[in-house]
Amino acid sequence: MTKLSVNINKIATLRNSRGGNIPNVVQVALDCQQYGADGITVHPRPDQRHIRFEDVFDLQSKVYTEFNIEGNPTPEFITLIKKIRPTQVTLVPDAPDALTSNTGWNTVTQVSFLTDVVNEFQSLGIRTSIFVNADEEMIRGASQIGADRVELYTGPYAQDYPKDREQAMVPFIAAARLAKDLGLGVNAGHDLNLDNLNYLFSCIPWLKEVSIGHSLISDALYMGLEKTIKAYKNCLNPPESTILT
Ligand SMILES: CC(=O)[C@@H](O)[C@H](O)COP(=O)(O)O
Ligand SMILES: NCC(=O)COP(=O)(O)O
Repeated sequence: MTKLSVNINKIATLRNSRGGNIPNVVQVALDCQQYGADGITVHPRPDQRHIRFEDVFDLQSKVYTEFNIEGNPTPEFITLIKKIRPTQVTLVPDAPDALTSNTGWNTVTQVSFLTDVVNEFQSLGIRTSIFVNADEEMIRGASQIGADRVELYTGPYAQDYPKDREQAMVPFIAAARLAKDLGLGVNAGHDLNLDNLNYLFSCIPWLKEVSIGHSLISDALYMGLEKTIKAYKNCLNPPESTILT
């Protein structure tokens, strides 16, 4: 089963635009879980313009599904993770001023730094995933580092999907196959939506988890959160005919 982790950064962004506590990110996390989300993802950035560090503490006792915290392992981020001890940490190499995530790690040049961070989190029992481009060399690097999983950065897939989805998928299948062969779990995320999600899943059914925020929260404006979460989960269901009984 491929899990759907809902990224609630956009809820915090909306709240932050006004001050106050509307919408309430903790309540939204509870609702997402009640409506069938398999996990909650947050990505606290150094300037805390989306989700804030204090939100992460507020969420700690309310996330009873999988809690995935994404971010660049700065000293502040590492301290946060050690206090929260989420189910999973996803290391993302964002520059502090990046509008949003726009590339994965170079797992070859950063091997020593990433190995230390992964070892530190794993010693606390935290599953550790590395955000990478769909590039076989980067997958091999993640394996050498000893990560539990990789998260494939799907921005390029989402961008090229409308032009030629088969072509867009080629490097992702190769990267996901190699990761699987090397014993790495495979997650995916960034710019996934109701158009491109099912094709990704059908080509890589061994995906362990997708984390989705921007499009899912935008769709919820029209469809409501409950129907939207169900619609995204439907994209992750194998067709009836392939289910073995
Ligand atoms: C790693 C990744 O792709 C997501 O975390 C995405 O960048 C969402 O983060 P923002 O909502 O802060 O843009
Ligand atoms: N890891 C990707 C994520 O959490 C959400 O990315 P997006 O759907 O907001 O682009």
